[in-house]
Amino acid sequence: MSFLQPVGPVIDLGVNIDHIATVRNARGTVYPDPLRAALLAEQAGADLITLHLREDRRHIKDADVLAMRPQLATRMNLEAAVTQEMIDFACQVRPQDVCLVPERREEVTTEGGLDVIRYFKEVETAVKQLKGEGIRVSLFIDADEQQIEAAARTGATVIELHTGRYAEAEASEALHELERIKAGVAAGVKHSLVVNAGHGLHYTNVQPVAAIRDIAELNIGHAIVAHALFAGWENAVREMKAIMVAARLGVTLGAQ
Ligand SMILES: CC(=O)[C@@H](O)[C@H](O)COP(=O)(O)O
Ligand SMILES: NCC(=O)COP(=O)(O)O
Repeated sequence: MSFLQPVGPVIDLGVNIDHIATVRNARGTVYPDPLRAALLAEQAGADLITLHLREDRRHIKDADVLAMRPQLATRMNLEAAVTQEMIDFACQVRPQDVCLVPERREEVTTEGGLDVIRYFKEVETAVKQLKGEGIRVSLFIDADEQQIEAAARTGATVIELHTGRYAEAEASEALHELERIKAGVAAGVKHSLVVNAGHGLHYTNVQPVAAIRDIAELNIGHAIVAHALFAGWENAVREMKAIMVAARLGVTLGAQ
């Protein structure tokens, strides 16, 4: 057997570049350029680029998505709300992946998972339209067995578990939230779904999540952009990927 055999399932890093656009939009300049950030992130080890086209366009703009789609060497994961405007735009762009997320105009950031049970027909219709364009569809949901079961029934093949409650938990609660995520991963696998995770992960709290072997991909943005201010963009991406791979191998690396 070759010593180069992988020691277990790989874990992909999706770098979310929303907040590169936040910095750009702060002054209405053309820099920092989200496209340049995306291409450099790919060279530094990102396995995909994630970007959230919000209805209020507070950071990523339609032009960012259109410019980036043909330039990425890896793959685009476009996050969008379940609205006809966003679904039609996604079908026009045809990214490899679309992740359907909940959205409230007044939210500071995504507050919870998509309520697939409550909005089943709308989600199912959106999934069908996107899959009709050859797009792989992911649903951004809480680690809740009933939501996961409903997600599988919509025809989506991927779920992304919202890790916000884990990321924001007090130390005494973090372990409980991590167990919820583990149970959610197991439920996703039971329903033959690809299971990803994301939101609020950083260089320390990512490690126990990356160690969960059936997680295929982590989408991380804010913490990488924040760390890049001190360590440099490519280093910040490289370090996150290294920490995730090491965690998958059972090795814990230094704190942020
Ligand atoms: C769905 C999710 O958790 C993030 O990808 C989302 O993009 C967060 O929204 P902001 O990037 O606007 O904070
Ligand atoms: N879906 C989660 C994501 O793309 C990035 O979320 P965050 O790391 O910016 O909180």
